[in-house]
This record gives sequence, C-alpha cells and structure tokens, in this order.
Amino acid sequence: MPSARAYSVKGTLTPFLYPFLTDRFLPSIRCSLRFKPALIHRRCNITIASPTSVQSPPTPPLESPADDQASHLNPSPESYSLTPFTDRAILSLHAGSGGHGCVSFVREKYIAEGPPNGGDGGSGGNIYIQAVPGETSLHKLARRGMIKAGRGKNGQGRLKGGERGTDIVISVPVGTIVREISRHDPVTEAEEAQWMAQLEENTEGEAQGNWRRDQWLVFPGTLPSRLAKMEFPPLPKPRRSHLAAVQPQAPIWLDLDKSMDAPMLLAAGAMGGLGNPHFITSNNPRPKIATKGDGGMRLSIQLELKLLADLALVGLPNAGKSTLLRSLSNSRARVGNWAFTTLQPNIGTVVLDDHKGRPSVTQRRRHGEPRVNFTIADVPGLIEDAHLDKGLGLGFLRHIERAAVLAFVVDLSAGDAIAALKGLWKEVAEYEALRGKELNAETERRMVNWKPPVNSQFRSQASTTDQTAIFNASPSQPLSPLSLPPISSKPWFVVATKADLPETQTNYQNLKRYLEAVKAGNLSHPSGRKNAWMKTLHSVPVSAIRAEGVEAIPELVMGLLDG
Ligand SMILES: Nc1nc2c(ncn2[C@@H]2O[C@H](COP(=O)(O)OP(=O)(O)OP(=O)(O)O)[C@@H](O)[C@H]2O)c(=O)[nH]1
Ligand SMILES: [Mg+2]
Repeated sequence: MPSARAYSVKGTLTPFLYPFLTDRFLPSIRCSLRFKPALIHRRCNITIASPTSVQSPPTPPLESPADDQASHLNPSPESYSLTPFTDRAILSLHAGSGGHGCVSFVREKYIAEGPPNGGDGGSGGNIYIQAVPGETSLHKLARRGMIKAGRGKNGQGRLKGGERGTDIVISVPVGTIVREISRHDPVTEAEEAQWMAQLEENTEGEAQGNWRRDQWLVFPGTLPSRLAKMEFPPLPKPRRSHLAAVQPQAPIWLDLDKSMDAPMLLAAGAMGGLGNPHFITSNNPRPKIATKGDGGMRLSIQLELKLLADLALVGLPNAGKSTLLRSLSNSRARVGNWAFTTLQPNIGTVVLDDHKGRPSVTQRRRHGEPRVNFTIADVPGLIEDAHLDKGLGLGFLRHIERAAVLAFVVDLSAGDAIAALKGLWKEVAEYEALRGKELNAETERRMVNWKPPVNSQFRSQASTTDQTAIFNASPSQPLSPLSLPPISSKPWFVVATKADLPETQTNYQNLKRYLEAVKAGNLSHPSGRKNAWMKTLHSVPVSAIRAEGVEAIPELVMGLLDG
C-alpha cells in the first residue's frame, strides 16, 4: 500500500472529480467506516459517480440557495452563531465558612436555671472539581471569576447542630490543568497564632488566656459591665474537617486529562463553632460563651486547557477551514470570502454514532472506553510571521499546540499547495523554537528558587514533561507556561480543499507526490525538524462546500488518535 495515500470513499463525488484516484486506490479502500454525517445525508443530494458519469461535466450545479444543505455549507456571512470560547481562566475560590456555635440553656417549667444546650455550628460547603466530557471551553468559569461555597448555618438551642453549607462542583473540560496561584487558609493562620502565643507564654512564664477574643460569642443578655470583666478560657485548638485530609496539598497542581466519574475535592469547608456545652467546667456549669465558626479557605487558581480539541484545522486565511468544520459537524462557524472571518476558535463535535446507539467506528481509546465522538477546533487563519505575533499570531499558535492531531488545510485553488503547506509548517516550527527558548529561560529562572515539591498523590500523576510547572509558584511570580509535547511530534495530515474548482487536479497530484517523497525520506520534513512525526502521511482531497470527500476524515483521525 502506498505510504502517502489518498482517501476516497465510494458514494462521493471525489472519484468523479479526481478520476485518477478511483482507478488506483478504490479497490484497496477499507469501507469499514460507517460514518455518515447525518447532516450530509439529510441535506445533500450526492450524485454517486458511475463509471459513465466520469465523462460528464465536472461541476454538477449546486442546489437552490433555499436548500438546507447549500445554506449550511455555503451560508451567507450573516448566518452564523458565535460560540464563546476561552482556554484560560483565573478563579478565586472561597470554601464555606463554618456556622457559629450557639449559647442557649434549657428553659422549662420548674427548672429555674437549666443546663446549657447550644448546638454547634454547621461546617462550610466544600469546593470540588470534575473533568466532564462535553465541556469544551472555560468561558463560563472565566466569566464567573469568584466561586463561593455555602456558609454553614449557626447552631441552635436544644443541641441542634447547624446545617452544612452547600457544596460546589466546578465542571471543567477534560484536559484542564489546575494550578494554584495563592492561598489564604484561616485555620493554618490560627494554628500559627496559637503556636506563637504558646511560645510567648513559655518565655514570659505567665498565662495569656484571652487571646483572640474576637473568636468568642457571648450570651446576648450579658451586661456590658460583666462583659468587660469576663474571663475567656483558651480557645480550643483550630479544627479541620476530616475531608481536609483528602484535599490536594499546596501548591495544587492537577492534570485532569481523563473524564472523572466523581468530583475531586479542591478545598474543604471550614468547621463550625462550638456551642456552650463544650465549655462547662466545675467552676462554671452554665458557660455563656460559644465559639464562632472558622473562616473558609480562599484559593486563587488558574485553569488552562491543555487539550483544546482532538483535531485542529491549521490553514491560511480563507482556505476553507470553517466550511470544512461545518461539513463535518453541526457547527455554525462563520464563513466568508475574506481573510480572518474566524477570530476565535470554534469547536465542533463529530458524532461517530449511527443514531441507533451503536458506534459507527469500532476503534477504542487507549484506556478502553469506546470513542463515540471527537472534537475539531477551527482556529483563525495563520499568516506569514505569525510566530512574531503578526495577524492573530501567538494566540492562534497556542491553540494548535493544544490539539492531539493537526489537519493542514490547503486551498487547491490558491496557487502551489506545497508552498502553502511549507509556509504553514515554517510558522509552526518557528513558534515551537521560540516557545522552547521561553520555557528554558523560565526553568532557569525558577531553578534558582527551586524547592522540592511536596509529595502529593495528584502531583505524582503529573507527567515528567510537565515538571517545569511544578516549581513553587508564589503570587509574585507569574505561573510558568505549560510544557506541552512539541507540535512537530503530533500526527498530522493534509486536507486539500476546494477540489471542486477547475484545474486543481495537477496541484493535488504534486502535493501527493511531495508527501510520498517526504515519507520515503527523499525530501526533508516541511517543519525542517529531524525527529518530526511522519509515520504515515495522508492527503485527503475534499470539496467541503459540497460535503464531498469529507467522509474519509473521521476514520483517518480516529486512526491517528488511537493508533
Ligand atoms: N468552491 C469552494 N469554495 C469553498 C470551499 N470551502 C470553502 N469555500 C469558500 O471559501 C471561502 C472561505 O471559506 P471559510 O470557510 O470562511 O475559510 P476559512 O479558512 O475559515 O477563513 P478564515 O476564517 O478567514 O481563516 C468561502 O467563500 C467559502 O464558501 C470548497 O470546498 N469549494
Ligand atoms: Mg474561518
């Protein structure tokens, strides 16, 4: 089988447009793929190429503009919907504070001075995080900024404990990295204060029982004159909820690269205060004091998407990326015949289900679950010197770094496809080199203050490639850039689009020959890198505007993702 192979599936117009593909490759094509973009079948009246129809005129007329398919794949520039997208968010998390303890006494007929019966305050709500499939962006969280768990309710009389505060679960996309920027933990501060006070007691040799008077609640009926003279016992030791033991240790560093069945605790709520029965002593059987609940922990974290999508479409402006995304998914990305129609990534999902509950493609993910869909990121067009932040520059390149597989989309009608492909690779490779330098400089800077990371079950899961980000980050130091696998090591293929336009065949054939030569090692990899990925180099001629040839893409992507 040739190494650089052209994909074509029976039932599309590709063999009709590119007869040379039919003769040579059709017999060897596996038609195991049962992927049928519902949209294409619903909306497109594909003319199946018969041997005789090869001779007929090359461009069957498009259906009327009113037609569903035509309007989906060739929409007016006004017909689109913007899906908000953000790949970074900084969140301020407030775990719930504890409710206050209660000062109360039994009041019953014939019991003049009843014993204390104030309940304890409820503990504050916890904050959890969970990576869920289906989420693709952090924009909702970025907009929220601050997330607060519920405060515990105060204790009540008759020994009624306060209700727990409501928990919060933060749902993030699979592939999110969570890094701590700073934290403020009142319990740790209280522990430190108590320890300092004990130290002073020892050195001065006299008791200082009344520190942190503000932590006490006093019976509301107490006269001010008595209040001034009141003696408080030493504060009970700061308490942590038993859940705090399963909290990731500081500084938090989590790589949520798998979908999670259950949420993971990020910050446990604080404990509630103690009711007055806790302070009964032989001298004071009716204490008129209770403690306030502890303040909840505050965490500032950064969320960053390590994996934006399974497949990223990389191409020059106006190459037809958004149209290709529309033809593969139900996305309503904006299409327009000018450069930079797309200004922020559009994520589309290709469903591999036959809508009868059976997966159309039998391949499985590495960790065993059947893959029922994959995501595609249509990112803004790339121009020359994008690596120097020209055009939408670095922002764009940051996005392609976060995809598992790259599809280089080249417009067959816009001049030499090989030159276009080389130009795209040049920008990508230059960006990679710049980024490598940036990471090295960052690592060196942080090496000076390097502290061995605290043992944490979560941190130990972090891959060794991400080790640079483990250096202790204080609020004064911005977090280091994420260390991601090099772009040139990612699997890639070429989508040669606008193949319906006349005189594109030669251009495509040249491109195909070029890829074969690269694969055979006769020509250098377009990135110029020696260890770049080139296991199999595919090219797929398509006409996205007519949804022809695109059927081959899902199977190809699945092979590259799971292979
Ligand atoms: N004939 C033909 N025209 C196409 C095809 N695909 C896209 N076009 C047209 O090419 C133009 C640009 O398409 P877009 O999908 O907006 O291109 P893009 O790469 O997303 O452009 P930017 O977002 O600006 O980078 C539109 O006028 C499309 O209708 C195709 O397969 N055949
Ligand atoms: Mg676009």
